[in-house]
Amino acid sequence: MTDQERPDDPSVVDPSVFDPIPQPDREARRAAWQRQASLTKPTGSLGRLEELSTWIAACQGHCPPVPFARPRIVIFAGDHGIARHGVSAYPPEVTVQMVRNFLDGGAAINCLAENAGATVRVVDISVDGDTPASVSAHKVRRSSGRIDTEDAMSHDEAVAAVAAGRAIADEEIDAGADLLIAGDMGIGNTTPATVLVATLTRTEPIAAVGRGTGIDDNAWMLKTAAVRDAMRRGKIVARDPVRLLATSAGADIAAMAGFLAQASLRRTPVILDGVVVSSAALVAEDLAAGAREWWLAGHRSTEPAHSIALRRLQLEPIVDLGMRLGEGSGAAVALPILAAAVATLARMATFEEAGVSDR
Ligand SMILES: Cc1cc2ncn([C@H]3O[C@H](COP(=O)(O)O)[C@@H](O)[C@H]3O)c2cc1C
Ligand SMILES: O=C(O)c1cccnc1
Repeated sequence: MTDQERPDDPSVVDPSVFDPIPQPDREARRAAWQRQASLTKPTGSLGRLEELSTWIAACQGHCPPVPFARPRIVIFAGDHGIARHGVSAYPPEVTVQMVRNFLDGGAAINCLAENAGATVRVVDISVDGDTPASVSAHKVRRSSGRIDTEDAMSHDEAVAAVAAGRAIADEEIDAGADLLIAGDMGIGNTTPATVLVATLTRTEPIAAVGRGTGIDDNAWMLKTAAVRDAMRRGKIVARDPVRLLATSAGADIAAMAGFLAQASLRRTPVILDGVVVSSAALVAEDLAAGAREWWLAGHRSTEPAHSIALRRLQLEPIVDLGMRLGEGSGAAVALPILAAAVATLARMATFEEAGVSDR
């Protein structure tokens, strides 16, 4: 919706406009650092776990923090027109087939979620095929346009996709989710993700384009040309996050952006995954300034655009395992580490309680 088209009626709310994002609780963070210093260990000896634990205390608004009761992973599935043009090592049919695999519990994310004590939900936002009604309630369209020559979707569809992501975050938080992870599934989706990151950080395509599912040199050249052409279309609208989503993203990535910003609005911490989720995060920060304070980088994927996005978001990944999968897998691997950080701050004895001599 442009300003001219927007009805004057103030009761008509634009779902792509966010109220100011609250910040994590500074008092709880201060109390958490103080408590960390009183626990039975040399000061600073838990390294980064100490900082992670204080961040969770700040997000929860109290110290000590409570262990996660319902960590939830939501996989946003969608196809991309560009996938039919040589940019991926796998055929587009894999997207809908993997949705079935998620539902059957056979994907990497199912195993990693179980290992981390999290549950998985898959949502079909823009899969180019039919999926069960249980996952298609928020479907915006079938596939998204090939972004090197046409828009990914209309402006109205981009607004609807952001609204869908917000509604999904609300559903999960209302059902008790106290930590959220967004995951992606969609053959070709590292191409729009790279376009978004390179456009918003003014990076040359050759410095941003990666191997995705494992493409060869020839496919890398096709992908880089597609990213270059898509960036020519996207840079014109880069200052307007919803127009950028409509031009250069895809309905799945737009929904992820809405989901991430809404989690922040609802004071719910998020672990970001790889390049696709992080590209949505860059746009979400433009939609809702300050949203990034509620996000943690779970891992560093091998995609160059992922490191570029994390630098822009000023987020330091928890693990770096050479992963390049998506699905929320890198975030799911980081979750037990975050839970470990919470456990120490929540359960360790203080020097006083344990009768141990402080220095
Ligand atoms: C079997 C399979 C499972 C996946 N799970 C995540 N992806 C990941 O790889 C794809 C992105 O890479 P590209 O842009 O090179 O196509 C997306 O589907 C992403 O979710 C998968 C890819 C495949 C083949
Ligand atoms: O970084 C990611 O999320 C990623 C990398 C390759 C393929 N799919 C996703």
